[in-house]
Amino acid sequence: MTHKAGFVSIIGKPNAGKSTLMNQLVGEKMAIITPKAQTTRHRILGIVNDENYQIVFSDTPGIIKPNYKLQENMMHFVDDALVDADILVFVTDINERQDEEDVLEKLKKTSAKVLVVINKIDESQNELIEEKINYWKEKLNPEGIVGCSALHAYNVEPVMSFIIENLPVHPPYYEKDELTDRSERFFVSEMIREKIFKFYKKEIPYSTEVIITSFKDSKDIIKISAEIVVERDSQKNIIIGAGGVMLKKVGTYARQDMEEFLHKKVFLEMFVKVIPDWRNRENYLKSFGYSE
Ligand SMILES: Nc1nc2c(ncn2[C@@H]2O[C@H](COP(=O)(O)OP(=O)(O)OP(=O)(O)O)[C@@H](O)[C@H]2O)c(=O)[nH]1
Repeated sequence: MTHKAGFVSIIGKPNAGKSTLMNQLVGEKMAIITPKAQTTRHRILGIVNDENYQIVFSDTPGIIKPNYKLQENMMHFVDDALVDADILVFVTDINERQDEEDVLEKLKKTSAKVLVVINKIDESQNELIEEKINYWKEKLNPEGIVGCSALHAYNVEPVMSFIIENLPVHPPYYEKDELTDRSERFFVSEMIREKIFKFYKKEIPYSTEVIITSFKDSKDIIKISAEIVVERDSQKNIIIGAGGVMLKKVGTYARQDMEEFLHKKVFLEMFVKVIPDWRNRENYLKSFGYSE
């Protein structure tokens, strides 16, 4: 049988459920998921291997108008994902009220096959699903449309079937035992970042970056040191919390995730560091992996 392989990019507005859908499709907790918008800052590759095909997924940051340099660079990742893609999965929240013109503009320029996924149908009535399907048919005339609930794994199979059907005939791009191009360090830093998104309010998560400064794997334990970078002293105090309670909470939950992911005992230490205005400083964005 001929082998199929291709790049599939998942795009859409912040909070539409892109990461949730990708995790369902890839079957592993690759991208971190939180209820706040813009948690996904990088492109993440998740690879699904089968004897007859290889699907290389990219999850992308939600499409927005950039307000600061970090967001500008995040949008470059989106553009890269569009250029590479054989198939674009455009995820839209069934209850989305914002206009999605910026997404549409990007979609109109692509030569990839487009699948529109109307997500979160668990929060909606059948009539609205019909209405939305007709709306997107008219607006985009995509190769496929599916309504699903990524969160409840409802009707996700048709998304997978569409992808497999539309993959180009191609030899595999990666070794068949590779699941991702991201390192363990990356996933570990995302686990800390996820907790920060969960436990802190307002601008704190958006002003924070997590850097793994050391990752030492020994026989019985992995020792991990991380730096939590914020923009101001006041944010540092909030991250640490009274008597260090908040930081301890982040550490406890992140460590539990790490131990589950790495199948080993983890010793985690974290330091909080202030780098004023890092999100607008090119050298920091570069060293944190947000630009070339
Ligand atoms: N009710 C419902 N909620 C969902 C569904 N899919 C995702 N969510 C929730 O929507 C929120 C956002 O999901 P994510 O997967 O992080 O969204 P995203 O599009 O990757 O967001 P960004 O990273 O900000 O671009 C989370 O709270 C999810 O649990 C769904 O099918 N139904």
